[in-house]
Amino acid sequence: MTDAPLRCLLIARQGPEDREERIEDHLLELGELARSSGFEVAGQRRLKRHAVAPRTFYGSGQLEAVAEEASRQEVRLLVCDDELSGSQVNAIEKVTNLRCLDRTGLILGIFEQRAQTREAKAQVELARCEYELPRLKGAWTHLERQGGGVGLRGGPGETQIEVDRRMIRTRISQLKRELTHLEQVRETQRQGRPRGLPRVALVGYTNAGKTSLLKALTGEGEPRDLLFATLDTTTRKAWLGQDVDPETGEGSGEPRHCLVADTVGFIRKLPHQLVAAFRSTLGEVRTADALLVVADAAHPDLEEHLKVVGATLREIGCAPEGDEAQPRLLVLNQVDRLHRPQKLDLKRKHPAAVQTCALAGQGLDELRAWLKELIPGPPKPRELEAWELPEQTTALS
Ligand SMILES: Nc1nc2c(ncn2[C@@H]2O[C@H](COP(=O)(O)OP(=O)(O)OP(=O)(O)O)[C@@H](O)[C@H]2O)c(=O)[nH]1
Ligand SMILES: [Mg+2]
Repeated sequence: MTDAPLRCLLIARQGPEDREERIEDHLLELGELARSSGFEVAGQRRLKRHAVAPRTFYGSGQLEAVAEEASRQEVRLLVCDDELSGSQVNAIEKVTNLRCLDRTGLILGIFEQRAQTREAKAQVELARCEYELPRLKGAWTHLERQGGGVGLRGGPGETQIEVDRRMIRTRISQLKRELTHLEQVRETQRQGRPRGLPRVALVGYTNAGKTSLLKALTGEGEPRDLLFATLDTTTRKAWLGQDVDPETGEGSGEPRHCLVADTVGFIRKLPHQLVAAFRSTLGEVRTADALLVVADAAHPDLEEHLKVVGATLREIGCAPEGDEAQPRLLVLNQVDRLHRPQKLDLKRKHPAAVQTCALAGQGLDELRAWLKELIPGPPKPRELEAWELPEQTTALS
């Protein structure tokens, strides 16, 4: 028999500057995250508060009311949309007598469940260590028991919390070393890929349909209706059509291909520890020849999603303009879930975007045409000039 899912109550602070609908939308997304973690959502509450209460964030009075509702609904877990400090989590648990998880902790948990490869596992563990380090206070008793306490202490005067911090810092250094090594392996693999084929990365908000588009373009990929179904970058070859200019009929007639990389999705307030830890995986995005920015066109928060994606791309080092900027195409996916007037409205708002339905293959020809036109194809081999060649030096030793 499988265990029944843990029931949780979602809460979010509504400050004086926050619109009610905005917080409701955030709670809906938090619910998706909670369900993706395997929890059952029993209800959600907006807690109106002018200023943050330093100790409990939401204030004891509001939390006591939440605790009462939780007990009526047989809930044992509180999931908070706000990022809380370790001591605030402890204080909330004390006031409510419930387990408490903040947004970052929830997302980290999902990444931990999904991580399959050695690199993804190491990246997620690094993010977890960075998250736990400043939160250690008061949460060390299990480590003391595991380690047998006294034997682990580094010297007279080193407290248990210092021991724990030292252990986590050591682990962080180990993980960083391992990730540097794995990044080198990835670089070698990248160099081993077919030369001259242009590389395109699918990026975008989680659950937008990136993996579905990879599947539609290359025949491979496993889409799932889950947040953060994809953690690892997968690269596959896609056929773009023949090398023929449709207007002039000129061209070699050779089949044209590109490499398409599927990547981890973005989300509002993606924990910065995860962005930092996934830097090397996201290297595929930084070094791609072009980006296909995929969005769920039928999502009520489409515009906010696009802003989050823009900001996250900047955070990982992809500038939208300037010499380094990669060509980008906005792919408004899932348009099969929209009515015609909505599609026309979107066309007005985003005239340069391609509207697609990855499931039915709609819009893919337009997408392939963009890729074919944009990408010049394999660089023509040329003879290097003398100044470009390495100098003929004699060994000194
Ligand atoms: N109706 C409709 N559903 C779609 C379309 N594209 C994808 N989906 C569905 O949307 C869900 C998410 O698709 P994925 O391709 O896994 O999304 P993703 O962007 O890779 O998501 P993550 O890897 O979790 O970030 C799946 O249930 C897909 O079947 C589409 O064009 N139309
Ligand atoms: Mg995916």
